[in-house]
Amino acid sequence: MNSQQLFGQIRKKQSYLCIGLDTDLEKIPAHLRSLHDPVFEFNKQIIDATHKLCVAYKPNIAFYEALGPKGWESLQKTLEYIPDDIFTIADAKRGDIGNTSSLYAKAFFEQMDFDSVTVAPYMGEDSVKPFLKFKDKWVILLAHTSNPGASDFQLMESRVTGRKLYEEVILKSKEWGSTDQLMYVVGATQAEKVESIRALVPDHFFLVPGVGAQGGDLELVSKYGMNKQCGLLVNSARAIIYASSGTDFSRKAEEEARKVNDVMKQCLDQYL
Ligand SMILES: O=c1ccn([C@@H]2O[C@H](COP(=O)(O)O)[C@@H](O)[C@H]2O)c(=O)[nH]1
Repeated sequence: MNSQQLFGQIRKKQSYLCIGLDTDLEKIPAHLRSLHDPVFEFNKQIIDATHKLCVAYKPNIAFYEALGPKGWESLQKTLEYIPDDIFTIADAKRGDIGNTSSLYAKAFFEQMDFDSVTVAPYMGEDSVKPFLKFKDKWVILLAHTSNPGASDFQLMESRVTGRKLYEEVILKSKEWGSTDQLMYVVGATQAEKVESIRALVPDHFFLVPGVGAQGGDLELVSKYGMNKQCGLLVNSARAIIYASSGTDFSRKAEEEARKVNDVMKQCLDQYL
């Protein structure tokens, strides 16, 4: 899916919601736990209830890896179950020396057929470029993350340029691939920074985690971050998928997704 097609989905659904499938066996409703594949069963019901309200799903790979081979199987089944017109993100935060990155890319783009994978920029160009060799696939590079530790390194200022590390990451990496291959992770928890980040990369999509459970401000992020193609995929996981731990979990997830969507509709009217 290219950026034009992604924008087409956003316009059609009036939504730029990405639902995080951070499926934790300890948090899913008790009545699912005795099933053969409780993780897939949970995801399936969440997808059935929410797919009309979102344009992307983002399984965080850690939740599946932690379960061993069974987890990978649940992940694969989940990926196959997601409707074709929905963008998929493997939130794996990979990146290594070139030949290793090539195999990470193969794992997520060939073994599994994800549209995109999150990549850490720390090891530089040769660690990112192998992911960009895959046609119609995206790299989502960590830029300014939503967690408190983001300030440990990402906000460090270069004595030479006066720019922060995350700004250097964006300015250098934007030369590595097109706006149909490269997105940036920009956390919602410091919404005021989104405006200056948008100025650095006016045409790229941002994956924005941090609304919902982490308290980021959807309205502000939309105001500062939206571009002419919307340019935003705003992720929420726990606040949606764990809206209830009872038998009504999928209905409650749908309700939460709809609430986020109502705000998104207003923002699209106002800022697009
Ligand atoms: O800066 C980042 C990068 C990734 N994440 C991931 O997004 C989700 C957020 O989940 P919530 O439950 O909506 O808080 C999770 O998978 C993180 O690993 C992030 O939060 N911040």
